[in-house]
This record gives sequence, structure tokens and C-alpha cells, in this order.
Amino acid sequence: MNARTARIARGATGDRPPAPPPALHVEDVTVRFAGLTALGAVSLTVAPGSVHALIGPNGAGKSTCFNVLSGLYRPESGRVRLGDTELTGLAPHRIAALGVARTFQNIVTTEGTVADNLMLGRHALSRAGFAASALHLPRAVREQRAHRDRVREIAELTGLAAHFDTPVALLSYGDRKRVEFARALCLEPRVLLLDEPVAGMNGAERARTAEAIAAVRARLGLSVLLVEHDMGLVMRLADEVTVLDFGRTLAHGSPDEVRAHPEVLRAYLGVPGEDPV
Ligand SMILES: Nc1ncnc2c1ncn2[C@@H]1O[C@H](COP(=O)(O)OP(=O)(O)OP(=O)(O)O)[C@@H](O)[C@H]1O
Repeated sequence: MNARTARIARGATGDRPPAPPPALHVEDVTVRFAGLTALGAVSLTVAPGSVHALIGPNGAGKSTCFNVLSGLYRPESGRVRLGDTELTGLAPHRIAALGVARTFQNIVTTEGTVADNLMLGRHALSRAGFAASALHLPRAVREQRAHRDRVREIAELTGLAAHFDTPVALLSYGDRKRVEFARALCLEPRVLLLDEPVAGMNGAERARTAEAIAAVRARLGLSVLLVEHDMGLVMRLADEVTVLDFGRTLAHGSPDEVRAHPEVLRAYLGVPGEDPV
């Protein structure tokens, strides 16, 4: 295990507070689908260590923006940068390796225990190699143990410790969705893209997930870009909010500024002067 892997296996934080991640810059990004402008010169910056929410009505372009950031779509024009590192046009696994991890709206986890699923999230960080692991060489055994310790810490941070050895198929919907969240964290990202993390959850599950996001942000110091329709959650967690509508930036500011913005009220409710939250 080299020094970097050892640090990651121990945990990104160690005893010292984590170094702040670089800012994530989206600059004038345009994506078109057969003439439809899904994103028209959209710009936003996720400040280091902040929670930035991306909101907007259905079809506004939020998922398209996530797909550009995670490398699934290549923009027609514009750039994405993590600090000085160009992410535009890189393959998804390269972007993940540079520290930008994402979750998806739909649950994909159905097999294995919570621990198994979180260990899968460590795969990209594993240095020992298949042969060394299969032969149980001491180096590989040490690395596996360090990864498992870290995975247990992440399970604690995300409220999954009690379910660590439980098959995911036996978990509630909310817990399974939180396994996806925890698995993305197992990559030790510097920026986490959360796509509707509480969609379909009941009130108690939403509260647990909101707590987990706040805990992760406070303890790991990473930046979060959050797409979510639950305005209560957005207003509670976000430092900054960008509002998209028909692929354009409608408003940007603090949750309070955005909540009072007349264009936002119009886009959400079709009437001025009412609160969307
Ligand atoms: N692969 C695609 N091919 C064609 N059109 C697409 C594609 N993906 C998205 N669009 C269109 O681009 C626009 C933006 O869609 P997008 O899914 O990004 O919106 P959204 O804000 O994420 O919506 P929702 O809240 O419903 O998920 C929509 O008009 C959508 O129909």
C-alpha cells in the first residue's frame, strides 16, 4: 500500500481537519438534444466545502447538468473544472477518480450486505490487486482491513451502522437509498453530486437522510451539489441555490434570496407573491 492509498484507507480525515476541496466550476455549459436546448450557457460555482442546491421545475435541465458534471454527456460548449483541473469531456471513471462522485435517482443496489456494497465503493481505491487479494498476501489483507474499518466509519456517519451486516434486500426503501449515498462516499470524493437523495422517502427517512448529509459535510468537509424537489430540505441544507428553468439560470443566491425571488415564485407557482416552500 503506498502512502496515498494508506491515507485513503485510513480515512480522508485522519486526525487533522480535511483540506477544503477545490471549487467546482460550471462555465457557460450548453447541451442541446435535437434542437431542444436542455442547458443554455449555464454557469455556477460550488464553493469549497459548501452545499449548493440546483433546483427547478421538471425538465429545467438539472439531470442534464449532473450528467455533464459526471461525464455522461459532453457539452456542446462550455467547460467544467475542479479547481484548475479540466473535467470537460473526461470519461465518468476519470472524473470519479479525480474526486467527483455521484448518486442516481433510482436505487440500483439489490444484492449483498450493506458492508459488501460499501466495499464495492472502495474498489477503485484498492491497490493490492486481484492476485494479491485472492492469495491473501499480508499486504492485501492489511489493505482490506483498513478499507473495512473506513467503510464502517462511513456507515456510522450515514446512520447505517446498525445494518452493517444486513442484506440490502431486507432494508427499508430509505435505508437502501442511503446505502447508495454511503457507497458514493466510499470513493472518498471531494465533491459529491446528490441526485434527489430523498425522493420517495417518508418524513422520518427524509429527516435521517438530511442529518446524514449535514454530518458528512461537517465531518468530511466535502462540497455537495444537491438536486432535490423537497424545498424544505433544500432550504435547510443549502448555502447557495441556483434555480434553472427551461435550461436557463433563473436565479441564484442564498436560500432566503431565492425563496423571495419573483421569477422563482412565477416558475414554481405561476403566481407572484407566494412562497414555494
Ligand atoms: N437524452 C435526452 N434526449 C432528448 N431530450 C432530453 C434528453 N435528456 C433530457 N432531455 C430533455 O432536456 C430537458 C431537460 O431535461 P432534464 O432531465 O435535464 O430536466 P430535469 O430538470 O432534471 O427534470 P426532472 O426534475 O423532471 O428530473 C427536458 O426537456 C428533457 O425532455
